[in-house]
Amino acid sequence: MSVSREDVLNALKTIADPVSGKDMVEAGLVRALNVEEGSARFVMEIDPAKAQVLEPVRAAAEAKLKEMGIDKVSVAMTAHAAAPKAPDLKGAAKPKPQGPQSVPGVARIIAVASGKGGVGKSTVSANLATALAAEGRKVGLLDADVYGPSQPRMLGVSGRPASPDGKTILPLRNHGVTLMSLGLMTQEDEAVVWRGPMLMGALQQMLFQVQWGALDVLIVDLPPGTGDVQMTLAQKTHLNGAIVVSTPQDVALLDARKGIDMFNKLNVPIYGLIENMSTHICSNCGHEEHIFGHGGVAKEAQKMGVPLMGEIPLHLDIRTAADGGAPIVVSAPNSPQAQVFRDIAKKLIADGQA
Ligand SMILES: Nc1ncnc2c1ncn2[C@@H]1O[C@H](COP(=O)(O)OP(=O)(O)OP(=O)(O)O)[C@@H](O)[C@H]1O
Repeated sequence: MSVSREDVLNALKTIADPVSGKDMVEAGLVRALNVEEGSARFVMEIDPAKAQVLEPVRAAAEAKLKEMGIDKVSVAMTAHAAAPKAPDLKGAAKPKPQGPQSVPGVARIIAVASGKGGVGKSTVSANLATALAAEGRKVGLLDADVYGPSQPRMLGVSGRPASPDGKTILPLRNHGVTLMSLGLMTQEDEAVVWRGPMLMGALQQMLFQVQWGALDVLIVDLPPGTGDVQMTLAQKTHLNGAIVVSTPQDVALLDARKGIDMFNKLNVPIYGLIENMSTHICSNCGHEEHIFGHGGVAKEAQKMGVPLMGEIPLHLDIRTAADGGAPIVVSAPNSPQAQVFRDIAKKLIADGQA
């Protein structure tokens, strides 16, 4: 039996917050909730002075969700907005106005989203970013996938970004792409994320305190799903458009639809859908087969009236290139696999979207 986001919220509402006397959801302790098949994760935003009092709440929430049959439960506690700032950004955070703001120097922001994890959103983001850079665009990539930042590995970047003035962060650069990722502030094998500063505050710092320089386009690799991170980003900054990645499977498509609904509600234009792992091409013999079905995304795109931007094959070289730190667009730019990404990038530029 699959457990929905609402089931999880209802279960969490049975747990009291001893500080406010409200239930933990009403008390605003549950942030960035993400519920997927067999897993639930969220961040508890707390005043660090209350950490001891709230630890039993965290433990009770974890136990409750496990009782419901959710195998993987992860609840991370982070410091409240009013808490001391991130150690490497001391003195940096100034109160920000509430409405959406543009990021200085950044002409356009495109979000790459997926309803479901593991469909290849990060692979698509890395390849699109490098393909746009190859076309001469000034490109930034913000890895906002707080649950599993993978862009540093995919773009072959490591080391912690410097903050010479203690206020702004210098991003890193490789393959013509300026990169900032939560993964660069944590160890690659660290389990959850960001301990310390408030998660949403951290994302805002990534947007507004990173010295992006002049960019034609900033690609934001979002976490999977339709959680608070997506909402926060859409509300805090001007997202020019969103690209939704899906595999052709029904379950992935169902979730992609939810993602599209969310962007519609947030008034973010959908640039299109990308079908990933569309066709498997055997790296030995070139034989093609449709492991996850075929054409599902095209049909869905038509139904929803959004463009199908491309169909990316499931090919070993795409994975090994990404794992090796040079996306296929960089490591084999003339391969047919790279060509699909390059065509999407060219179309985005031709349409004035990137
Ligand atoms: N078209 C493809 N062909 C071969 N392998 C692929 C393809 N797309 C993605 N992969 C591989 O599938 C795995 C998952 O991809 P990726 O990390 O991009 O997904 P994701 O949607 O960003 O996942 P999550 O959001 O859960 O981090 C990676 O190992 C990646 O190399």
